[in-house]
Amino acid sequence: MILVINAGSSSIKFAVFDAQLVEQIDGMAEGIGSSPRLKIAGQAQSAAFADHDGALRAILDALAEQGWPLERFDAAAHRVVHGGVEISRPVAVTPEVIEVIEACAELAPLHNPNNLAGIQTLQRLAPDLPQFASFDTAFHGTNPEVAQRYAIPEVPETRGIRRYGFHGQSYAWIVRHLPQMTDAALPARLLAFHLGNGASICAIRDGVSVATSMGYSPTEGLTMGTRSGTIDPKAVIDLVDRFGETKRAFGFLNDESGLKGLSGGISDMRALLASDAPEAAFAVEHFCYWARRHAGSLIAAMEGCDGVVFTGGIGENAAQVRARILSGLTWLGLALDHEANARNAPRLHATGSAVRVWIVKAEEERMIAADALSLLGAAAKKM
Ligand SMILES: Nc1ncnc2c1ncn2[C@@H]1O[C@H](COP(=O)(O)OP(=O)(O)O)[C@@H](O)[C@H]1O
Ligand SMILES: CC(=O)OP(=O)(O)O
Ligand SMILES: [Mg+2]
Repeated sequence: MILVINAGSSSIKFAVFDAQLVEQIDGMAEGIGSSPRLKIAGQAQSAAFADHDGALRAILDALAEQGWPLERFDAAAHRVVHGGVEISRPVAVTPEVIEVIEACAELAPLHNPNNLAGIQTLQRLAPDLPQFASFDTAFHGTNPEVAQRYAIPEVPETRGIRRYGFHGQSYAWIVRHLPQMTDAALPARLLAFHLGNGASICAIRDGVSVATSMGYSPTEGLTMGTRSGTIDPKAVIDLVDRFGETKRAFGFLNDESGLKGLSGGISDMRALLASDAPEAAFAVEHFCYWARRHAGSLIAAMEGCDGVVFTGGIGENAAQVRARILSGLTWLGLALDHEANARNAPRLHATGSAVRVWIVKAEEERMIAADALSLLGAAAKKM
């Protein structure tokens, strides 16, 4: 039995899988830092946690209560967002791996520290439990050099400064699952929107990532819950000067910006859609407009588009956001079935649409469990 921990910026999702990848139980702690909620096996639980560490403890307690104490697990597998140039393939957690995750923490301050805290909490509570890590960046290793490089010289100062891309487990799951779900071949040029608290888009050509909107860090690209997305480098440098400290300026771009910064404090899309404040409406408009603009860039990178997928908390649930993004992409010959969209049906395209459109429920946890199982299998073969 494998316990999977997926610490996102505002949530911790968890799931238990057996060796055949059959899910045994799952749930999530969400609204970390805003309005904490805990769900396990489809049931809401009362929960009070202020941060990721508290959320993980609440999850472990809830699992134990449901008959899943830590002793039942053969391994734990974690999502880790950034492994830099050093690590992108799935690995067994060792002291060296922990060092790399720590070293990359300043690049992904909303993720790596929480990913690491999850690993270390389990190390403390269950020192003998084997642990594995899967990195968000792995899926984008297929991007051509021209997509990975920023136009800066190769000098010692620029070591490791390149575009990595994130949300890789989510995109890998779409590639694996969409053909089964639709009983058809994967669209040759697939545009995948992962829209959650963090948000990115990926151009997937013949099943592999060829371009993605996130870059050196998960701050680049789309307008996000609390992240600015792409911003002129001179503006970044001026912010560092004005805040007087790099960390504060980067914190401002990561924690105070995006939907939260535009709306005057609300990062949660559900809350924004429910609000009638003009600032909230503008924040949603900004999100949809920039998602569409970045989509245009990715469509150009893969020379067209045959299919679109939405995933992530917003992508799966916010019909209005999907409709607004797609209303700017009708020039592709894409026609939305508005009624299907309103009820979050998996198939969203109207009959006759030149582009097929689907919702795929994000299952990063299943991909992380699959990685851990193959590493465990490899270890067993060696013995
Ligand atoms: N029913 C809904 N309608 C609109 N937005 C939703 C809905 N459910 C979840 N969301 C939004 O999804 C986002 C969280 O997505 P999620 O993928 O869980 O985040 P994370 O990046 O932390 O993994 C939040 O903005 C939340 O408001
Ligand atoms: C990489 C990233 O932004 O992840 P999340 O959407 O889970 O915050
Ligand atoms: Mg997520």
